[in-house]
Amino acid sequence: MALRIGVIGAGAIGQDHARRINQVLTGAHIVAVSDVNAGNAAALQSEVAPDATLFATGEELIAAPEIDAVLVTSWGTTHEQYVLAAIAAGKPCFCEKPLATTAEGARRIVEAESAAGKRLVQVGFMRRYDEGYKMLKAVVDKEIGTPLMVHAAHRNASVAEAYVTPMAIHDTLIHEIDVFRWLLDDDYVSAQVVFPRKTSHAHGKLRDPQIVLLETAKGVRIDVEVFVNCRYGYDIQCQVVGEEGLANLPEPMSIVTRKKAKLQNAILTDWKHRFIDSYDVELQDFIDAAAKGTASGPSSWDGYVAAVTSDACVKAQETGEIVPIELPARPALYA
Ligand SMILES: NC(=O)c1ccc[n+]([C@@H]2O[C@H](COP(=O)([O-])OP(=O)(O)OC[C@H]3O[C@@H](n4cnc5c(N)ncnc54)[C@H](O)[C@@H]3O)[C@@H](O)[C@H]2O)c1
Ligand SMILES: O[C@H]1[C@H](O)[C@@H](O)[C@H](O)[C@@H](O)[C@H]1O
Repeated sequence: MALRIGVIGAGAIGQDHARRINQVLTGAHIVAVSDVNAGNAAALQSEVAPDATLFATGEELIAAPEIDAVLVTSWGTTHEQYVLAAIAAGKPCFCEKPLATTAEGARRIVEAESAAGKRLVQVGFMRRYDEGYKMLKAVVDKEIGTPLMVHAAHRNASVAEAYVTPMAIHDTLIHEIDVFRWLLDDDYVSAQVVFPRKTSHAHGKLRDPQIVLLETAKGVRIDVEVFVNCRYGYDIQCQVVGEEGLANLPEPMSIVTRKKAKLQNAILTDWKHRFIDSYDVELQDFIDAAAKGTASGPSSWDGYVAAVTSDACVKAQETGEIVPIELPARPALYA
């Protein structure tokens, strides 16, 4: 029987994940939807999940006996309450990033899952499933010697008025925070943020661009430019410099045209397209593990470390100082 999934949060990514579960992936079906905005829940139901039941609250959806697993795709500030409820109900839960908006919140999830005694949570860090990052990791692991530095950029064409300076960390940089730990098999020890000249395209409350400097336990130095009003497209760059050579994240595949004396490649503009294949793979991984009553992939511990690192980066934004990052011992469940 197909895994019966309930979705909490029927906005952009909730709708997109529900579509891939019902139309692209195998072994699962969306049977329930809940959103504080009833119109969004109804739109998801009519567009991609016509046989789903609408629930008034996420808690009722999680408790319903006809739901086997839960997808949390609501706003970040609401993730913790739903993930904790799913753990309490013993149901596997896929939670979009961030796992929680504070380190304390993520810690509560780690403690609840550890007490449950088995993995139930997968965090939506989809870059670990991306073919380009997997190829880069294979080269970093074996071909360029000891990694010394990482130069990276995370650029969005533009952001909404509601996007404020700390969101550059916990909404945007959080992808790099997670993927570089995985890529380098390392953890962070400090963070610093510096602000170049502000772009005139950023609204009043947003300092953009920013440069985040991270230092790892093994001594790797990472610089990430976060620039969310770059205008020209959605652009993710990553270069790892090792003792014997360097390696770049591949560009997304695109047709090269020669026309009117110009040689051109298109650049993507929407995040939904940049990692479209990796969203498919991460959710299939979730479905396969959830069918066995558990979870794999990026864990609550990874979500917690990302939250601790994010908090340090936000403090670094506010103070201009180098902020130390300290982690407690990793619980046995995540060894
Ligand atoms: N992995 C990625 O690349 C990626 C991409 C986009 C968004 N996200 C994450 O997914 C989450 C949703 O982002 P989005 O772009 O879809 O936002 P969105 O605003 O388009 O959708 C969020 C939906 O959640 C609903 N919602 C808010 N509070 C709720 C609550 N308490 N209970 C139920 N529903 C609630 C809203 O009404 C809205 O329909 C965010 O955490 C975001 O960071 C991840
Ligand atoms: O929620 C989105 C998403 O995570 C994108 O991958 C990122 O580039 C955006 O900055 C963020 O707002």
